[in-house]
Parts: sequence; structure tokens; C-alpha cells
Amino acid sequence: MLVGKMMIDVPISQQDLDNWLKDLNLVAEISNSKAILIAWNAAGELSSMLSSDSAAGSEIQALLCHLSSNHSAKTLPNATLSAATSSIATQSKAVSSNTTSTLSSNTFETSVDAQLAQEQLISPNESISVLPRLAHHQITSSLSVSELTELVSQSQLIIDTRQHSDWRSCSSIGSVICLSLAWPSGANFGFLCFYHHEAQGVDSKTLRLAKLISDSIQHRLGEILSQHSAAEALSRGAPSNIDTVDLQSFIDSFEEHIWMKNAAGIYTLCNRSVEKAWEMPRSEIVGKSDAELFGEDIANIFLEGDRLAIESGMPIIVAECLDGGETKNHLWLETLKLPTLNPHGEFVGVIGMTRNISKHKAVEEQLTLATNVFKNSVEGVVVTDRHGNITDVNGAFFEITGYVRDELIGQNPRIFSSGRHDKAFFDKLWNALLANGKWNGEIWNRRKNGTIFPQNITISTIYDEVGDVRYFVAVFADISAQKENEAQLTHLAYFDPLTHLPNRMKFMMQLKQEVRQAKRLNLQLATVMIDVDLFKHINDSFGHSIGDEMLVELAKRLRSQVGDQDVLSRIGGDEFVALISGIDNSEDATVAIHQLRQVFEQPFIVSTGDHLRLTASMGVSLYPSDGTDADTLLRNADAAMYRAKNDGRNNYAFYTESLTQQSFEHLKLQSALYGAIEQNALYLMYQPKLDLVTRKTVGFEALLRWHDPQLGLISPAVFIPVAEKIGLIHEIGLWVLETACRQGIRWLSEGKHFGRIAVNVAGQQLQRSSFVDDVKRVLAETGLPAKHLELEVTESVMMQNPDLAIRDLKRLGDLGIELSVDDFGTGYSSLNYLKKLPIHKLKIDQSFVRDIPFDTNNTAIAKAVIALGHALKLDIIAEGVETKEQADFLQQNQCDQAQGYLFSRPQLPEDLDAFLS
Ligand SMILES: Nc1nc2c(ncn2[C@@H]2O[C@@H]3COP(=O)(O)O[C@H]4[C@@H](O)[C@H](n5cnc6c(=O)[nH]c(N)nc65)O[C@@H]4COP(=O)(O)O[C@H]3[C@H]2O)c(=O)[nH]1
Repeated sequence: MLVGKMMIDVPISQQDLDNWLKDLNLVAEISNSKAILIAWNAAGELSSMLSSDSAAGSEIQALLCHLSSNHSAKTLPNATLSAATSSIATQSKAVSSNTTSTLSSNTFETSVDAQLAQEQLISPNESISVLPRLAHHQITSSLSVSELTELVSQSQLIIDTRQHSDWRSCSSIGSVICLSLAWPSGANFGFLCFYHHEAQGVDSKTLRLAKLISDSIQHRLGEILSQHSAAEALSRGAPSNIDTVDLQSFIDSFEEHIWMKNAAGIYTLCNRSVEKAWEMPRSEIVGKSDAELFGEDIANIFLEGDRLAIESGMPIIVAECLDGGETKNHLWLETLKLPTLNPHGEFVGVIGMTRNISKHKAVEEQLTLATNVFKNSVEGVVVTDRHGNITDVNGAFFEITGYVRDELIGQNPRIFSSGRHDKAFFDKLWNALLANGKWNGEIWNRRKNGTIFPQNITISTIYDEVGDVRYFVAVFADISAQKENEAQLTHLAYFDPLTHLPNRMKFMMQLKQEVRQAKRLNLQLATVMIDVDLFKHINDSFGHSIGDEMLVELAKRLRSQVGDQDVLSRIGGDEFVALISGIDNSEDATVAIHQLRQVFEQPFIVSTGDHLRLTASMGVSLYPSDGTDADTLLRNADAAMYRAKNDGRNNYAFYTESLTQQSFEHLKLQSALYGAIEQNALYLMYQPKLDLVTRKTVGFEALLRWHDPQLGLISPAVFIPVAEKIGLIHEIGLWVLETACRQGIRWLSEGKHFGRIAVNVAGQQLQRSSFVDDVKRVLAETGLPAKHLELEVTESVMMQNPDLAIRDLKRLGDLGIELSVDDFGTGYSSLNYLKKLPIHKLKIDQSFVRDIPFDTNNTAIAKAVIALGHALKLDIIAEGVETKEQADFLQQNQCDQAQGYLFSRPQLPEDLDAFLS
């Protein structure tokens, strides 16, 4: 059984050898047998041999041969054996003969005697009180019948060697008891043999005694080994002896569970933490196995860990989970398991140091969970340090922004800035974040590809143990889709899905807002209700889809007719409403209505190819005259529209009836003006301008006249503003210029001196970028020298855009054209600009000439204008001079020129000979 097991070298003292020899002799004598003891060293060589006095050399030789061939052939070479046998045997006998027994023990005798008698293996009368030395070891162990049987079955008792094939060669041995001797660790020490040259010479009684001696020797071997280990530890500098009580105190001071199990898995040691954790005293733990303590299932878990440690041959850490069952209170233990070897390298057990890591595991689980949430979240997560530098971002973040990790780590999130939020926004954000530890809101940020997108973002502050800011964590969702949905919903709530025009709700909101603004800025508004006439017939005849087509087209046309600032809304099936801002009077509203009505002039070509015509009835209410709130204005526009419908449809009406009348006339004028040029209804009259001193003609002002066949003679003061509103002024202005220039050429060709012909220039004409070129072209085409042309521009027109006026008038002046400021004094000229304007003449408006010299105000103004003009080295002309008093006064006050009924009304060219020289 012990063959192959490790052997150790621990020297046996002569004293021990002597004692054992005495025991051998004693038992040999009692049992009438012979005895030998042989021991080997770690190299497998025979190190000690003792034999009873009765043993013969040949018998010893035979036994050694047998043991070497059957038990330790590798470790006990025959050559060594034979050499050793003769010398050691002699020496041992010599030693044994000099040794005397020293002790006896009645206690031992009694217990052994009684036990042997009880088991009927030894007669109570057979005295073994002659075992004085064995008692020294206080051996109390005994052999039971079953143990004896086992020993026999293990061939340790050979009653007849001839019956055993492997003993047949030992002819000098008839019967033998062969017991192996082992160190406490199990390492082989040697053999103890009792034999007889005859069969049945040794029996169970001899075996019993042999076992006593063997136990005694093994006990002593344990002591020898302890002493030897202590001596070795001392020599290594370790404490001479570690008291087990101190060791216990030592391990009790640990919070960790410390325990030790021997090679058989039995607990041999544990500390107080173990007692507490397992809720049982140490006495109930030590001496038990895991299975006994915890049951098979848990024991298997523990033993598996032990096995790993033993197999690895080094300390390992095993984490063991003891399932908490339904309570989910898992108990996690982390144990450092350390296979323990004795000083001779032999495995003696496992030491464990266990920590309850349930809390740690729970934290670890939380951490794993958090990490997975971080990784797998569909929301973008970005972590920054307290300085705002990015330390981590998750996968969703990359997907949303298009950046890759390396581009972001260490960067500041301002790289995502969309530029949509100002500094105040971020100041507010940071203040809230630092004050409350959290901020939630919407931010527009920029993706890597430059597109911007809205996020709903929550930023949280993470503090360290002492409350200082450690990190900021921002979790956000891309809400582009949500925003789009919201926009769509808003669109549906406020816009007509067919035409995409604002619906009634939106229109009312806008109307209210416009009314508020008009109130504040003292403006006027027109609300125009437009109802398509008999639209039901279109739907009934052509179907709703054609009806829809026409409504979409109509919406498009109407929209193109209103200004960018104006609002057009569809408030019902065939009902539209327009809100026109920036009007000054009912005429402006009339112009707007006219433009809206134009959309019905062209037929609607639908998908069927049909050309369909529509008309509409319109009603207008004006703010503030027809209502000062949105509801009233809409209601009154509606009422006006019904009146227009009742008047026969395809019509319009103002809420105030007199305005409707005015408007109709205005409209008539408007449409008549379109054909005026072609129909030669326009012509010019000329009014002479005279030098007040010489009373000679210095020039003529060309004044436009319009004689409409139906409407009669219409004043330019009436139709020029209308022409400006409907955009006809350019055409008309050019016609006037050309006509006046041709007249000048005619007079020149007739040899008539007329000085300069003055032509009025409307504001819109001057604002046209082509105006200077138009004038040049007309001069070139007609051949009139520029020195015969004068242009009159009203003061208010010049002041509308003085920089432009300065630039263009200068170019005209450079051509040789004279420039005069018409209606001077009615506008608000800036002296600063007046100085810069390239003008030659100021014309005192006739409103200041009226009633001078009797009207003191006008007299003062006229004087001031003359003084100012002269100070600026400009000529002064007064218009509307009707009386001699006016002329005299003006002359006395150094006014240079004058025109007016006093001298001549505007006349046709053929009637002006008196003024031409
Ligand atoms: N009560 C009174 N009136 C007098 C007297 N002498 C002349 N007038 C009138 O005063 C106006 C002078 O023209 P305006 O100030 O340029 O004022 C002109 C001018 O601003 C504009 N206008 C006339 N012709 C043209 C034109 O060809 N182009 C442009 N853009 N505007 C024109 O129409 C305005 C009115 O022109 P008209 O009706 O011809 O009226 C003329 C003229 O007939 C007088 O002694 N007493």
C-alpha cells in the first residue's frame, strides 16, 4: 500500500531505536516469534534495521529479499540490501542488548488485557503486563475483530507462507506478520515484521501485539516529525512554537472566514467569523465535512472549489454563489483556497479564507446593468469631466451624430453647436445645472455632416463623495421626427390641407395680431372676403376633384396678387379672405381689390382640358373705420360680400356704402387710364415761367392733361397717383418726357426761344434704375439739347432716398439738365442733404404763395425759402402766382421767377406764341 509513496529523511535517535528494539524483543518473547523492523530513507535506501534477539540472519535476509522484491524493489536494491543487512543487524542486536526497559503501566495492561479478552483473541489469563515500554505512549487504541479481519485480508498476517505464491521463496519463514510503518503524513517509514519459521507460528494474538507496537512506533514518529519541523522552523528564523491558542486568536481577529480542512475534507480549524456566519460553534464545525454541515448540494460546490485549488497546486480564488432561492437573496462568497503541504511537500489539506462579496456582487451587477444600459440605449449618452471635456460616449451617440469615438474623446461638446442658441441660453442652462444638478430641455445641435437637429436632452451632474462635481452626463433623444410630426399636426391645425393656405383659426390669430400692430402704429388695414360665385355648380357638374383643382389654382393666383406681408386664407369651401396691410385709404383697398379680381379674368384649365371660368363676390371692411377688432372686421367684410352678391355677383362692396361708390369711380378711372395713351386721350399743356424782374419768359412747365371720352377732363392730381399705384407712371412719364422734348425741338426748329421746358418726375420714375438712361435716350432720340430741359422733382420724393437722388440727379445735372425741387416747404428737407443735392432751383409751393402778403405765416415762409435758397446759391421760383400783390411781394423779396394764372394758365403750345420770342 505504501509503495511509491514519498519517503522523508528525518533522523531517528539511538534512544528511539533502542526503545523500539526493546519492544520488539518483548513482543517476540511474548508471542514466541521473531521480529525485525526495517526503515528506509528518502533515497529508498535501508536506513535502520532492528531485529529481535531471536531472529536469525538467514531469516532476516529472506524477509529483506521478499520486501524488496514485493514492496519496494525500486527503492531497495538488492546489493544495498545484502550489504546493509549484515552490518545493521549485528549493530542493532548489540544496541538492543545494552538497552533496558524503563517504564511500566498498569493502566495500559488492564485496558489491553480486558479488550483482548473481550474480543476472545487473547486469553484473560495470558498476561501482557510485561509490556512496560509501550505504555509510555499511552496508546489507547485497540483492534476490533473487523480490523483484524481486514489486516488478514490485506495479507499482513500470513499464517502459512507456503499457501502464498509470493512467500514461497522464503523457505525459512513459515508464517509472518508484516505491518507497514508510516509517518503522520502517510509517507512510508518502513516495515515491522513478526515471523516464525513454522506455519501458524504467528497468529492473531501476535498480530494484535504487533499492531500495538506498530501504533506505538507511529505515534512516536509523529512526535519526532513535530520536533524536527519545529527545529527546522527555528533554524529558518520562524517562531519556535506557534501556540494553537495564539493561532486561534490570530485568525479570530480576521473578518474573513478562515477555515482549514484536512486531506479528507474534514474541518480542522475555523475562526469566529465562520462561527458567526454559519451560526454554529466551532466545536460543531471542526471534525465535520461540508456535506455534514451544509448538505450534499452545497458541499459539492465547495468541494469543486477545493478540487480546483488542489489540482492547480497553488492558491486560487473561487467565487461561489449559494442560491437564495425565491428570495433572490443570493449569497456570494469569494474564497481564497490554498492547498496546504507539510514541510515535506505533502498535501495535508486546504486552507480557505472566505469573504462575503454579496454586496460587491450586487454593485458589480448594477455596474454591468448600467454598462449594458449605456451601451444598448437608443438614446445618445455623453459623459464629460467637470471641465466639460468628453470622457465617454455610447453607440447611439455615434449613430445620431455621425462621429466616431476617437474624434470625440477629450473634445468639448461645443463642437456640436448649431449656432441656434445664444450665450444667454447657455448661461441659463449652466446656472440651472449647477444649482439643481439637472437640466432638461430642447437643444439644436449639429451632426458631423453639418446638418442640425433638435434633441430633448437631460444633463445631470455627478458628484464625488465630498460633493464636488465629478462628471456631467447628458442623455438625449433625437426628436427630429417628433418635431416633424408636431409641425405636421400644427400645419393640420392651422392650415387648409387642400390649398395649404392658413385656415380660419390661423387667419383670426393673424388678423388679431395685425389689428394690435395697426393700433400701435396708427395704420389702416383692409379685410377682403372673397366668395366664389356659384361654385356649387362646378362641383355638381364636374365633380369634386375638378372643383378641388380649381380651388388650388385659385388659391395660387390669389396668393400671387397679395403682398408678402399680406395674409390670404381659405376659411370655407369656396370662401377666401385676404388681409391687406400697408394701405392709406380706401383707394389703396380698391387697387388691392382690383388686383384680386384680375385672377378671374383668365379661364381655369382643368385636367379634363376644359376651360372654366369663375367669378367672385368680394366684401371689404377697413380698420379702423369699419371695426376695431378682428371679429367685427371679419363680420363686416362678410356682410359687405353678401351685399355684393345681392347686387348681382361678380362684384365687390365696401362695408361703408359711400366708399363703394368712390371705389367704383376709382376703378373706372383705373381701367380708363390703361387705354389713355393708345387712345390719344393724354396731351400736354405748358405754363410759362417768367423772370420776375424782366417779366420775360424763362421757360415752360409741361402739365399733363387727360380727356377721357366718357369721364371727361381728369386732373393730373387725381390720375397721377392712380397711375403710380397701378404701375402705369413709367409709361406715362416717358410719354410726357418724349412729348415735351419733341415740342422743344419743334419750337427750336421754328426759331422760337423758350428757355427750358420743365417736366415733372414722379417718385417711382426716379427710383427706377433705368431712369437716367431713359432720359439720355429720349434726349438722344428727340435731339433736344439738355440745356433746354429742366426736371422737377418733389421735395418729398428726393427725401425718400436722398443718397440715390443725389447720385442720379448729379448724373442728370452733368448732362446739362437743370433740376428743381418742386413743392418746396411741404416736405421735411434736411439742410444737410439739400446742400449736397445737385439742384439749381427751389420752387415755393403754391400753398405758401396763397394769400401773401396778407397771410403772415406764408409771407414769413416765402421769405425764409427765398433767403435759404439764395444762401445755397439756388434760384427761387414761386408757383400759383395769381395776383399782382403776390408778384410784387415776391419780386420785392428777391424771388427770381414766377408762374401762375397772373401771367398765364397752362395752355396748348399753339396758344403760347405771346410767350415765345
Ligand atoms: N390754383 C392755381 N393753380 C395753378 C396756378 N398756376 C398753375 N397752377 C396749377 O398748379 C399745378 C402746378 O403743377 P405742380 O405743382 O407740378 O403739380 C402738378 C404735378 O404735381 C402733377 N402733374 C401734372 N403734370 C404732370 C406730369 O406730366 N407728370 C407728373 N409726374 N406729374 C404731373 O399734377 C399736379 C397738378 O397739376 P395741374 O392740375 O396741372 O396743376 C398745375 C397747374 O395747373 C395758379 O395760379 N393758381
